[in-house]
Amino acid sequence: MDKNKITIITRHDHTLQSIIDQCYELDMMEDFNIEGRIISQLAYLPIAQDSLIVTTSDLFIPAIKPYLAENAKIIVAQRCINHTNIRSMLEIPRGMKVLLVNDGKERALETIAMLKEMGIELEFYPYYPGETTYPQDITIAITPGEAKLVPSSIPKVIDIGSRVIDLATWIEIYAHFNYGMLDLRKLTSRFVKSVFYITQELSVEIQKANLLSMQLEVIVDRIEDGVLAIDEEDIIRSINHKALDVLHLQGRNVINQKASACIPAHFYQIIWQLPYEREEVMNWEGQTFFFRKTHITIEGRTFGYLILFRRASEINKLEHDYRRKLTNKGLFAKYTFNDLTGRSSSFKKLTGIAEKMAKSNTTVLLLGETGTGKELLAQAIHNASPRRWEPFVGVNFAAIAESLLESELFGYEEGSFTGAKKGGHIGLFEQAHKGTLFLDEIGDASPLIQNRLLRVLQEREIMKVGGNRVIPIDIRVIAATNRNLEQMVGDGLFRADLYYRLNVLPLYIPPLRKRKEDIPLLIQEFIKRVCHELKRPAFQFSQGAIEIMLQYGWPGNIRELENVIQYLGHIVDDVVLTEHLLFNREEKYSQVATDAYNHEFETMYQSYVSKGFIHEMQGILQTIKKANYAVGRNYIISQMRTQGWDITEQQLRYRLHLLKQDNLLEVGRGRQGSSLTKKGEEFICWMKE
Ligand SMILES: Nc1ncnc2c1ncn2[C@@H]1O[C@H](COP(=O)(O)OP(=O)(O)OP(=O)(O)O)[C@@H](O)[C@H]1O
Repeated sequence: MDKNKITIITRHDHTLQSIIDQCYELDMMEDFNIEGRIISQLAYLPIAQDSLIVTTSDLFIPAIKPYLAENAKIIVAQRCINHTNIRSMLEIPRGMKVLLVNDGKERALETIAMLKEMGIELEFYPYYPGETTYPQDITIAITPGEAKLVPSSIPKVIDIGSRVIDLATWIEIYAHFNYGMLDLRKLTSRFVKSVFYITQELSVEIQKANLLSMQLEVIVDRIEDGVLAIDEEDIIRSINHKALDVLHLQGRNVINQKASACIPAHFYQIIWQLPYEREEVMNWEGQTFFFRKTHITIEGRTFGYLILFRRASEINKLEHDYRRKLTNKGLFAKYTFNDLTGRSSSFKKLTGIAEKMAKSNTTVLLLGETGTGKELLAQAIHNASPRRWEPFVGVNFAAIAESLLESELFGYEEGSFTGAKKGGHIGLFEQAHKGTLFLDEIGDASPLIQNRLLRVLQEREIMKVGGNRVIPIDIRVIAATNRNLEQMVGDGLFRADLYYRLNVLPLYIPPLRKRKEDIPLLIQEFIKRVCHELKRPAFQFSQGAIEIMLQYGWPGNIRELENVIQYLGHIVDDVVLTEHLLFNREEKYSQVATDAYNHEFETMYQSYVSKGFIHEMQGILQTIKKANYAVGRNYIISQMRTQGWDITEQQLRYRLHLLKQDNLLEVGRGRQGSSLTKKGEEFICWMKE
């Protein structure tokens, strides 16, 4: 049987194309013989006599009438948006401003009305030829097949295609041909299928979105900061565990709730007032928090704001832990040449040479009395060298027990001795790989360690304790000592071959008494530091006091000068007078001094406690006090043994080093032994109290 004929007549080609596409999508070709014409084709493409005419506007009827049979039936189609094209529109965030572009004002408004009817919740602005104004922040245009009319400044264009024939018109067409109920059911089910197809697609999208949102939730929860996202309608969109904890909120049921109703009022007030894109410090429930507020922007449009916050104590702890790790490992060089104070010609000459040495890769040997700044200079050299981004590892040969030194320096393999850590241990040499190794107090290295060091410096490779693998290492060595190495070589106490390996670029740092010009500058520098530390106003030296400072011999060099200024920072109001300078006085250290030292003594005491040898320190100080004159190490060891303290020479050497560093002991002339300083005596009294 011949199928019923339909001729679809439109003005534009693209409209016709969309409707024909729709006919194929709905399988209309099964029921009808459909052909299409645009008005301009009618003159030369005749229409079959018995064809039903379907046109898209009654305005076209006068133009098409002359080409139709007398009794031809015309249906003016009602049109709707093609469902299959709306997906891309659904991806636009709700409420966003968009330009609706069509070829005339009515048609633009009509399309807007249709889209709204379909539930598309966007802020539409009609645009058509003749209309030139629209909000400049619009970035998306939607058009039913009129992409060519979209202003070129709009970056994103969504073409939803020309409108197609709606269901009511199709029913009218079926009725015209007297199709039965069965066919109508078929028709509606085809329509439903097309909608169902989008629903299916959307449901896959929704599943994907749900999965993504769950993944995001997990990620946001892993963030250590409190995270809170609030949209422009004050609705909480995201909140992580940390934020829930801080705000004492239960579960995630606050999501999608009004922020002002769920969040404690004071906290809400804080975040409301926060400036955008700036770190702010605020108090909440007696604790200090760091806050950051940021806009949430999608495609140029702001959808709300994000708050990140964290307790200041946690940040401080992180920083503290980080620094402690670096410092513990000794991997970090803090000082540069800019941190070295001095203007004397000898100092300038010294730093000039050191800067040149920094550029090379050769071993440097720093020689100089205690406290002259050898370690500072070693760090500055490292930081001015090509290795500055690599580790700076310091090892103090007076500080590490000999029994541990070898494993500390070279590391050990797992199971190499009882008590060895699982996984073994990486030694300081290996940690310094690519960087600088600072061998401090090298004159205190035992003969065994001297042997091992020599081998490493010759071979540039190490073998771990208990290991059989050779590990190549690339390090630059800077060694330092306050001992006379040359004489030690002569006395057979230091290996000559090691000495020559280390003594490639020797650098002698003169004692402070030989560069007095630096004293005023150093005084100024240390006053600045101590006043900053104690948060107190600056102070000055009287003429008399400065003269004494210049005359004094400074056996402890810059460290001693620094300690004197520290002390003065505690006891002087604004001018240092001669009587304040304890090394200039007979009676020394008054009660005032004790008060001033309280804080410092407490710190020292705690540091000895934490090292686990406060009682030994007390024993050493008491032994020296009892002797009442400068005593040598052997004397101290023997005296302590009679009191039940079993202490090795190495241990004693390290403890004496600390006591000297803290200015509790001083080394007698000619290095015959150690005696108590007045500060040391004060410390003993302080401990008794
Ligand atoms: N040129 C300088 N400018 C400022 N401060 C300095 C200078 N030289 C040394 N200091 C300070 O003096 C103190 C001692 O310095 P450092 O520890 O480097 O000396 P050292 O020679 O290595 O001592 P030791 O031989 O006892 O280990 C440090 O607090 C350091 O900051």
